[in-house]
Order: sequence, then structure tokens, then C-alpha cells
Amino acid sequence: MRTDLPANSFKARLQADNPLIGFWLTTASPVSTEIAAGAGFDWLLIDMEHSPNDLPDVTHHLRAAEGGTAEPVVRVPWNEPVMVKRVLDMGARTLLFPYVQSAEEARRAVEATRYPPQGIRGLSGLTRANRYGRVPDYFGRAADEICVLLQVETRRGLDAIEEIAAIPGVDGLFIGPGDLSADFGKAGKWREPEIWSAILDGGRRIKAAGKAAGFLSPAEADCRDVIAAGFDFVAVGIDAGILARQTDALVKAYKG
Ligand SMILES: O=C(O)C(=O)C[C@H](O)[C@@H](O)CO
Repeated sequence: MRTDLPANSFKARLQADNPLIGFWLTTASPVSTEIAAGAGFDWLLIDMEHSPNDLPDVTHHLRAAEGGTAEPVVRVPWNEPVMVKRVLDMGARTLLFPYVQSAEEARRAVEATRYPPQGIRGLSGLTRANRYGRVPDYFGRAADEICVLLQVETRRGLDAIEEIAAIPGVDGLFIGPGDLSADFGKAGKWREPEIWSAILDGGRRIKAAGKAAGFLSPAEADCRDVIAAGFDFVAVGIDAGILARQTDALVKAYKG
């Protein structure tokens, strides 16, 4: 019988010297998750915001990632406490919240992950998270292993980095380049000088505020640049993108 509550080594290593290298999963396939889990990544992003994953799917992904090297990071569809509670009950410990723009929104995200009196997470003693009641004192220990990551992906969010980072319980801020570029009126063009310098400046300010800075890009040059700038957790590829580009290339190779 398993009664342990494994330490969240991703959270423990978030601000270590070496960046944590991640992989973004959007194909909603537990097979892809299982394959990526064996590759050696530090974290895997399981996406509920833009991918066809609902709660049962997330449970399959979490099971598929077990035994691998990577912490599953679940991006919830929105900063909304009911889904957060349900995802945590299924055993996710590291959550990424999209579109956070203010300290108040950051506070609400953290509160959704904490039991009263620190927060509003509803209590069930029989969930996958507490091994169906087998983890001693789960309610007292859960917060130690829960990691809260917030996406800042608008100019308003970037302006509020210091206030957002100051909220207790926030572990890291992730800059979403796609939405940020859209907010600048240049969707998808985050290497434009004005946007790219806002991203690098955002990372510097996140770290100066004592929190971990995260990023995602399918482009190696982007990832290498943010790693050189000191970002702490960087997703360096997306399963759907790899499948699409590689199948395009195969067809081109054989059919011209
Ligand atoms: O704004 C971004 O960039 C992100 O939030 C990441 C995207 O949502 C991701 O799905 C890659 O397209």
C-alpha cells in the first residue's frame, strides 16, 4: 500500500542553477505523454486551455507520466477555482494559470490551491491526490508540494510583475509569447525588437522579485536566448508542432 506524498522536485529545483527543460503537450494523447515522460525532460505541460483535454483526460496524462523524469504541469483552462480543485484532487501538484494580470488575480489563483484558512480549496479525503485517504495528514502537507505558476501575457500583466510576484504562494511567472505578441498588435511576431525586449526585461524583473521565470518557444534560438538571460523553466518544443513539421517533411521527401 502506498502512503507517501512524493516531494515535488520541480518546485524544489525551480531556481537552481540549471534551467528546467520542458516539453509542451497539446495532442491530448496519453501515449504522447508516456513517450515524452521517458525522454528525460524536467517538466511536461499538459494543456487544458487550448487542447481538447478534460478532467478524465488529465487523469490519464498524469498516470502516463508516472515513472518518468518529468513533473506534469497542468495548465488549467482559466483562473477558476472549481477546475483547480478538481485538477488538484486528481493528483496534479504543479499548475499553470493563464492570463493573470494583477495581484488580485494572483491571490485568487493561490487561494484556489490552498485549504482554509489560507484558501478556498474544498476538502475530500478520498481523492487520487491523497491516495484515496492513505497519505497521512495530506491536508496539512499538500501545500508544501503544490507549485503555483502564473502566465503573464499582456502588457498589463508585465506592468504588474512585481505586485504579482509578491503574493505569497506564487512560485513562478511564465511569459506567454503568443498572447503577449497579440496584445502588442503583432500576433505571433514575438521576435520583433519591442516585444522581445519586453520578454527579456520581464524575465529579469521576475527574477529580481525572487520568483522563477518561465517561457515556451518551438524555436531553438528563442529558447537559447532566454536560457542565456537566466530564465528558470523553458519549454523547448510542442508535440503537435513536431508531428506536423515532421509529417510535412516526410511527405515532401517521398512525394515532392
Ligand atoms: O501565449 C502563449 O504563447 C502561450 O500561452 C502558449 C500557447 O498557448 C501555446 O499553446 C503554444 O501555442
